[in-house]
Amino acid sequence: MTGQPASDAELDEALALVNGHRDAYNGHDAHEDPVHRPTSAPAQAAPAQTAPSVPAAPPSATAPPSTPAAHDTTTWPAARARAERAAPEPGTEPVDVPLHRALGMILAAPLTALTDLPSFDTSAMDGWAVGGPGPWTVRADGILAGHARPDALSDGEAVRIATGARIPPDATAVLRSEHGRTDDKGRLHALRDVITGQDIRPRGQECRSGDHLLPAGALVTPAVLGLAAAAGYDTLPVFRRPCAEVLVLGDELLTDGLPREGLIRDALGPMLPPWLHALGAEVTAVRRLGDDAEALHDAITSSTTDLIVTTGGTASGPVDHVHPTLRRIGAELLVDGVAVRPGHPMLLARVGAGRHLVGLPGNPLAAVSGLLTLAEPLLRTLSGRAAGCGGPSTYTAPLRDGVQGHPHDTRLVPVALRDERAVPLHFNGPAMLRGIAAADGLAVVPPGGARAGREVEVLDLPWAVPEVGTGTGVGAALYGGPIDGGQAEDSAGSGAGVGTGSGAGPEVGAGPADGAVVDGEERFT
Ligand SMILES: Nc1nc2c(c(=O)[nH]1)N[C@H]1C(S)=C(S)[C@@H](COP(=O)(O)OP(=O)(O)OC[C@H]3O[C@@H](n4cnc5c(N)ncnc54)[C@H](O)[C@@H]3O)O[C@H]1N2
Ligand code: MOO
Repeated sequence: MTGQPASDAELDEALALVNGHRDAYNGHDAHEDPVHRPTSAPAQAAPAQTAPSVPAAPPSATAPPSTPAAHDTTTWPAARARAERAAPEPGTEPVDVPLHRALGMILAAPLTALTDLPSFDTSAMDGWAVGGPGPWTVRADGILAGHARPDALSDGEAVRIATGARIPPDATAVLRSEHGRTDDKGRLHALRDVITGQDIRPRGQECRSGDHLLPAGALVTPAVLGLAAAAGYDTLPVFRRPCAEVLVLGDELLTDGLPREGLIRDALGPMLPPWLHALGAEVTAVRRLGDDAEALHDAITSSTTDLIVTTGGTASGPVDHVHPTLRRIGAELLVDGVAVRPGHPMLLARVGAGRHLVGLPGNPLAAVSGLLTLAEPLLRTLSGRAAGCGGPSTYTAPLRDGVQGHPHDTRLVPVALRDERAVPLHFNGPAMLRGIAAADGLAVVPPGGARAGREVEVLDLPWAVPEVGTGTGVGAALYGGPIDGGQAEDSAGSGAGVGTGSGAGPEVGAGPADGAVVDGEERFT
């Protein structure tokens, strides 16, 4: 066994792929990819051919104070809050579905135990149920799991018993088979001290009938299905997943083969449906509409889904049809541009009663930014997750390296978690997916930037298992205070929680606000 676990080695390899190749990185437009050198020390002299073209961040002493968002865009936290409140409540009425259909849905009511668990005193081991102190005479018949209630034991009597079988009335302990021996007269002797109650799981040890096991809003996972079955459920009250449709815009997109003649592969059509599914939606269709204003109009007006997600066409180019189409149908723009890089042209609109549209910018990482800024909070409410433990999927972690900030806007930067620190990844330009594909989360870098060591909020990727615990959980009962194992045979581990939330305020200078905005936009868009 080496000192480094396999997962670390794998992460090293992944990090080398996204952070190790400075040449490859510099081969891209360096304006798109701010450099993540530690900002507490002066920028290191780099070989001329690899020197970044981005000027070093000025020290924090010269950083602007907390600055308002440039333009008339919504700040990033305000945009998320607005998206979360855009729908007042889950989009659907609760329905009862059989257990086998409830996976991935959201509990519409607390999961309450319908029975004590265990529902009878149970043997935790194969061996003998014994009455009083030994030695014991052993009954001819044994007790197996699933058998009817056995006869009571008297003192000095024992009966063979299997794990999971009912404990006979008046039994005082269970003696494991490896801890007892029968003599030539058939009498049972204990090979070690017998403690009253040992290896008996008393009725109600895990819960009493009526106990709350999980709150409304919990995601039905495989483990929840098992718990619900054990607790007596045949069906579960759940919210159905909100329906979503993805409209991919752009004449330049190919669905297969290599990019050619100015055409590129559609990266969002394959990426968004599973991502939306992980955020709680049921994606019913992905439609590729090209740059056709009429097709977009018809698709939006004929859609019946709770959520429409468009990709591309959010800016003001000649074939950017999203804004004109929303104006044409009289949609209510709830968020029109967000002070976040990448992704600032993202938008959220109400296109009908209880029906919303999230417009994602076409640049792929900008689309991810829009997805997590607007679609995630909206879907959290629509799916019913907001009611329970499905709060924002964020945690905080200290940055391993400083991250240069935008003067006015929040930055979302792909990070990998290593040794409980967030390692900013390169290849984080708006058009790049290489960084996010190797990431565990997106760090929320406040306007002005963040020094190495600063604790920043990290947006969870729905499939990533963070090294540090999330700050949200199903309740203190599960990991608050010392664990009482109950019996020596029942060991339990505790979950660790770290705080949620983020600080604010510039720490790494982003350059003078005046005149630097254009430069900032160059660098961060
Ligand atoms: N004059 C300005 N131009 C732009 C601004 C600006 O502020 N002023 N913002 C830039 C930023 S930032 C972004 S982001 C984009 C947003 O553009 P759109 O949402 O209109 O997207 P498109 O123009 O359609 O595409 C942008 C880019 O992304 C590529 N793309 C589009 N869809 C896909 C896809 N499904 N898979 C892969 N790549 C895709 C597309 O080919 C373009 O390269 O506007 C900037 N312009
Ligand atoms: O969405 Mo843009 O590419 O904001 O950076």
